[in-house]
Amino acid sequence: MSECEHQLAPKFFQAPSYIDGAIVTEIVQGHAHCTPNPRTHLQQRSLFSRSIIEDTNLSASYDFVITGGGLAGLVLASRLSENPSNTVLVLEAGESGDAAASQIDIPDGTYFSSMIGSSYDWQHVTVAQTNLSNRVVGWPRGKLLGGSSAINAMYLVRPSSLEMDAWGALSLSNTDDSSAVNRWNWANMYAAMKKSENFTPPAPSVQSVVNISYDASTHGSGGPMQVSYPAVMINIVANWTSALAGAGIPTLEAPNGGVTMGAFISPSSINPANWTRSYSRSAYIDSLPPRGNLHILPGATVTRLLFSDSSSSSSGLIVNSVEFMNSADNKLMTISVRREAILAGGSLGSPKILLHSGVGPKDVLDAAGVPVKLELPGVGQHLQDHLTAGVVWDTPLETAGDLYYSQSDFSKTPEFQSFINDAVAFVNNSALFGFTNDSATFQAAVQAALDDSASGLVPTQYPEVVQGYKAVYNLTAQFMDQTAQLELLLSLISPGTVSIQAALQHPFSRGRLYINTSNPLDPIIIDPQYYSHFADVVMMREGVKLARNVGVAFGTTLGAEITPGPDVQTDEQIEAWLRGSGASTQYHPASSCSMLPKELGGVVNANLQVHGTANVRIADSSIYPFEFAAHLGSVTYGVAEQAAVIIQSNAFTVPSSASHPKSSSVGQFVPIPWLATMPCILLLCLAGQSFI
Ligand SMILES: Cc1cc2nc3c(=O)[nH]c(=O)nc-3n(C[C@H](O)[C@H](O)[C@H](O)COP(=O)(O)OP(=O)(O)OC[C@H]3O[C@@H](n4cnc5c(N)ncnc54)[C@H](O)[C@@H]3O)c2cc1C
Repeated sequence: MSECEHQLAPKFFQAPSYIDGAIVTEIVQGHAHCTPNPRTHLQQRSLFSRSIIEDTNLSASYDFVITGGGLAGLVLASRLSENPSNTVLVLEAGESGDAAASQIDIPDGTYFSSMIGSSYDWQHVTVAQTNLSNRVVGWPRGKLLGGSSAINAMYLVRPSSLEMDAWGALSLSNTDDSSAVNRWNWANMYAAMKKSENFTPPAPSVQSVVNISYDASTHGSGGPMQVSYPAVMINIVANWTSALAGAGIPTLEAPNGGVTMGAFISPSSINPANWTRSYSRSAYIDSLPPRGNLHILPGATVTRLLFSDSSSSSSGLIVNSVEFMNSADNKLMTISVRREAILAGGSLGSPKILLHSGVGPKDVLDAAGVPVKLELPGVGQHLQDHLTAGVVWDTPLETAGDLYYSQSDFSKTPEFQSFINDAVAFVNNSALFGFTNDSATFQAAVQAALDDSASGLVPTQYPEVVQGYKAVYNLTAQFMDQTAQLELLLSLISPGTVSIQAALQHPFSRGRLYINTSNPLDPIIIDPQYYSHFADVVMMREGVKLARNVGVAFGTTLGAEITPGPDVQTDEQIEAWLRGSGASTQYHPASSCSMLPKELGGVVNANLQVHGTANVRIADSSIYPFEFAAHLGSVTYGVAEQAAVIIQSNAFTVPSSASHPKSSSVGQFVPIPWLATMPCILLLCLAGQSFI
């Protein structure tokens, strides 16, 4: 029996309070009488799936049609359908995920047999990145109910209050909606993020290994998503905060309460009742009693929003229907929208749908052959991502990877498999440069480069997008010491090795997403322009040095450095390694439909409405005007919670003069110009091929 086997947390916890309804009570009682076996739980869970429908159950029209049943989409679906007078449809391109449930529901599916690269991953790739030695970088995104929350690494880390307040100030400039003032700030987002949560503190057995600092008052209770810590803790984690202290980084005693800088053990989106992943589907949908006013259709790829011909109301263009490709029979269908079309396709999916619907930069639409419905230069622009690189050492101690691959009985238990990497530290510019004057010199150089960067690095011909870049640049270049610039993450999932990742948090490089054909089933083109701004590679270079210093502070816990290795020492060598193989995505693309005024290349206003439209909103991770120093899951739960309140309070109603003329023709093939020009694509579709 390994040491970890003695560290198991208690098997049963209180049932989550969000769970209600007779069927759910039965399940909870089931758990209380048996060993928490996730597979049993999965079999039982099929009882919950009542809102997940097939196309034959579709209605002709819905009040709200949500594109994307991912993290944000399912939160919205759950909240909007709380009101029985709302009818809600979710169209999700991926499958329900039930066939993969044995992978999804246990963290094993994330850490030791990842779904990245499977059919539950969109498997996007970037274009070759000039400043990464022409490398193509994979951008996984969840393609199933739950979206990326079903495949992510489960860290729950919030942005700082300063970033949240700065977002509000930036997004609300020029707003004419007084009700939106103060909506996007720390106070409201803190409340919204807490609303999504039900927090359970770490078990005493875990605390005895690692003294985890937390303040329960910074978390919610009674919300749908379970937030906790794994059942077991690996001994190496116990060295984390002391090693960081040795490198000059203090411990953060109350993480997630508005201050992010410091070292801490992050909570995870984990359900301590059975040690399974808590994600948007399990939290917000499976826990519901049956709701007749909620329909969720998997295998439905939204291709376009269709606007009414006579739709130019005083508020803007009106969407009267949503077109989608139904994977069950590869048939194009339309659904009528009675009130609003809500995009929650994520930072890649939402801009793609707008572009194919004719909403976006005119040059992109013209080049792709998509008729322009609404010129909106910011769609797909302002693209940012967190880049990360890992220093790897040998270790004589037992890692989670060693335990997993031992295939011992213990390694197969839900308790062991709940182990999640969770040791992190967020550091500012001063810490990056070892608290020397070099940090001030670097910041001054970044600030001085604003105009050159704006004129040379923003991939657009539209001045408003450049103005938006300048506004964000100006802001983030000012708070380099007040907010974190880099995240360090300890990883223990490989056998025999320990890695410390260094992840860039506020990139100055800007990329874009665009389309190059009129076929909505073709992939989106992703060009993040990694490292096009000098500051990004410098910050990561210094981050690698800091990770090495932390490694030294670990003492004999770590052996020889394997990656990048002892031969990589000078600044030039570290930068060459980052460009050549070291740097890769941290999976946090954002800002492709930024909440900014139109004059700054914005796509949505502070009510989440797409500028120039009457009834299209976006509620997902695409709306942040800049990257936060945080993983994006927690904040996206907050956005979706706020979105539900906003939409409930002022939803548009499509007037009968603009409503979809074929609302009774649900399921009929719709002849669409882009499809007619693509006969070979249609043939391939009929042959059951996937294009995305
Ligand atoms: C591998 C990985 C690890 C991550 N680790 C963490 C972590 O540890 N902690 C954290 O906080 N965050 C993490 N993230 C990020 C986090 O999961 C995302 O930021 C978050 O899920 C974004 O939510 P979203 O609703 O914007 O998009 P998603 O959750 O991705 O949902 C978008 C949904 O829309 C669907 N969709 C897209 N296009 C269409 C279309 N045309 N028609 C119909 N449906 C469509 C997709 O299939 C998907 O289900 C990670 C992400 C990944 C990929």
